[in-house]
Amino acid sequence: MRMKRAVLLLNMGGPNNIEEVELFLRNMFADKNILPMNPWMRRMIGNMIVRKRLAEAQENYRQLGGKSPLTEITLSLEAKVEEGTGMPVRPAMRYVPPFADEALREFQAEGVEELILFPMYPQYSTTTTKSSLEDVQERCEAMGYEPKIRLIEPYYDDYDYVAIQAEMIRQAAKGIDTSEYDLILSAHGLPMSIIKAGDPYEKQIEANVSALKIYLREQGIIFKNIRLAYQSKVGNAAWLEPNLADLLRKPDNLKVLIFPLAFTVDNSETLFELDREHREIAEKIGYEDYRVARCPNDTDAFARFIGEKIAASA
Ligand SMILES: C=CC1=C(C)c2cc3[nH]c(cc4nc(cc5[nH]c(cc1n2)c(C)c5CCC(=O)O)C(CCC(=O)O)=C4C)c(C)c3C=C
Ligand SMILES: [Fe+2]
Ligand SMILES: [Fe+2]
Repeated sequence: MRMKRAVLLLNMGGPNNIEEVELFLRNMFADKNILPMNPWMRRMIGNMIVRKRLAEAQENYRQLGGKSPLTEITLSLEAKVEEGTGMPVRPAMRYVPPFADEALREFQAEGVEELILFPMYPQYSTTTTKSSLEDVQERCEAMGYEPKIRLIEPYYDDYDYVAIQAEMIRQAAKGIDTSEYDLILSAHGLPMSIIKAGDPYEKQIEANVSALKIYLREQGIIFKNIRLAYQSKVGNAAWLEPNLADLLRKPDNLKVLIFPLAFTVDNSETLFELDREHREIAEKIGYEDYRVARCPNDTDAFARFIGEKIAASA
């Protein structure tokens, strides 16, 4: 008999209402992978950041209709992957519900013997994939549940995934002459201290950029320039550079298309930060066109890709 298997989609989650914004921030800044320091320092610095960010973050989510779009899109994608694979698929969010517990209790009761963890992050980081893996392991242990756990490898350089990224760029570029535009690949930033401690995220982002450049050229999709930038810096410490807002403020081309490189599903960082905040900067500076591409989201192509990765991992 085959082992009974099920899939968890790992992500950080997004507040499902305004009350959950505080929970999201509290859980994020209580995470030892996000603030790697002794627990006492983490509590102090975590509290400080939450106090500083809460009101502004709540206001941002209010402008998005009172919640992050992340859960809804994930559930729609989940249904498609379930249909494609015939396996149970559930979300496992790190900082807000639906937490991994809900799915794990269900899987335990159903006698699932192997968990396949699909990170909704194309590149590996200690702050994302590792944090989610440890969360699932700890919750299984606390429940006395001992399934075999298989983590899907990062897929930033997978030909089929790069093709999906290129397709999202192509859709955002409908009706324009791309050779007049700069393509800005915008990745979520990370503190330099985390990179220096050995996190492979920056290397994987750079490899993703190279793969995407080659693929776009192969497909005859030509941009004037293709640049990498990092968004969403928090606090005053050194983060990965160049910063997206700084890049936008020194334009050498007033036509840009932004593609969010490090997310698979749209969230407040894409729909609010990129599509509203940075758009405002661009409009003030006098950009002629400022476009933001969508993430792979619940497209059939991405659902199929996840299904193929799961099948290949068996
Ligand atoms: C030290 C701070 C942060 C690190 C490190 C970090 C890494 C990181 N984050 C994502 C993806 C997302 N982050 C999101 C929101 C968000 N992230 C931080 C801080 C750090 N992220 C904050 C404070 C917030 C909340 C919003 C805000 O206050 O501005 C989201 C959005 C979820 C949603 O609600 O829609 C995502 C997605 C990655 C991929 C990453 C490391 C590579
Ligand atoms: Fe499901
Ligand atoms: Fe973040």
